[in-house]
Amino acid sequence: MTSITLTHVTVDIPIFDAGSRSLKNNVMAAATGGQIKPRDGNGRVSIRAIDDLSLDLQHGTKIGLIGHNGAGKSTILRTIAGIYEPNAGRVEVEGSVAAMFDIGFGMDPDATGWENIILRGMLLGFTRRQIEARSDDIGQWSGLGEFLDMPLRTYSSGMSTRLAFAVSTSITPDILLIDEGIGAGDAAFIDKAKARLEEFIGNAGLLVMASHSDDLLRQWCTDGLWMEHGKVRYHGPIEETLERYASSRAV
Ligand SMILES: Nc1ncnc2c1ncn2[C@@H]1O[C@H](COP(=O)(O)OP(=O)(O)OP(=O)(O)O)[C@@H](O)[C@H]1O
Repeated sequence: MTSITLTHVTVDIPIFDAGSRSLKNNVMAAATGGQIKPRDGNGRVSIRAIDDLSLDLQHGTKIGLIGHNGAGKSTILRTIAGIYEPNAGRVEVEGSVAAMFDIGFGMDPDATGWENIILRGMLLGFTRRQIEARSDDIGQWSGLGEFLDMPLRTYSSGMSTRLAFAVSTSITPDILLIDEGIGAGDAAFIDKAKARLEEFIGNAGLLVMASHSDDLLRQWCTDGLWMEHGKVRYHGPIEETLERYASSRAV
């Protein structure tokens, strides 16, 4: 059964180049961002991007991550995807995962669109033969035409998003993780992506999506998780979560 369980998860991101003058030596109260931790015994500074988060998401959940810049939304997605290791706590993910972010991940700027379809597909767990069998469909769906023969470095960010999206949704995974980078596409692509996502969400078990767009969150999510400085402020139905978040900003 598809599920995501986070148990007392904490993620600290070390800042290797924090100069002594650029960051205070104590915890700062910032309006945005995670919590800046005091220097440790080795003089290192880190940011606590997620602070003791427990979350149990079961098959059928469509949850939107809400919160100010630096609240920890993307870090949650990356932690679920296995890109970040938690410093403490446990992350358990049951089911195959497609991550719709870190668009450059698994892509080679000097390789063509076609070659990148294979690379990213293999990173998502396809064998070369499986991904080759689908690459025509993926290429066609991306709408990139002759650009597929060009190196990725010649693409705009919206074009790269199209390609990554086309490959990622071709696998019909159980769990879909979306960061709002999807907004990098143009309007026609967003409509096409929505249609594909709706079909995909119908088949997939679980959606976790970070966005600053209330409309997008209302459209796709049933639940909301409001994060603040790496901690949960509220977890509940999407409408209620959006309302609480909006009224906190109005004060
Ligand atoms: N690569 C990194 N290096 C240093 N700090 C980072 C890095 N990535 C994230 N952080 C810090 O971790 C905290 C959480 O960031 P995260 O990207 O998860 O926030 P977010 O809620 O997705 O923000 P936004 O809405 O601006 O995208 C922030 O304080 C940020 O400064």
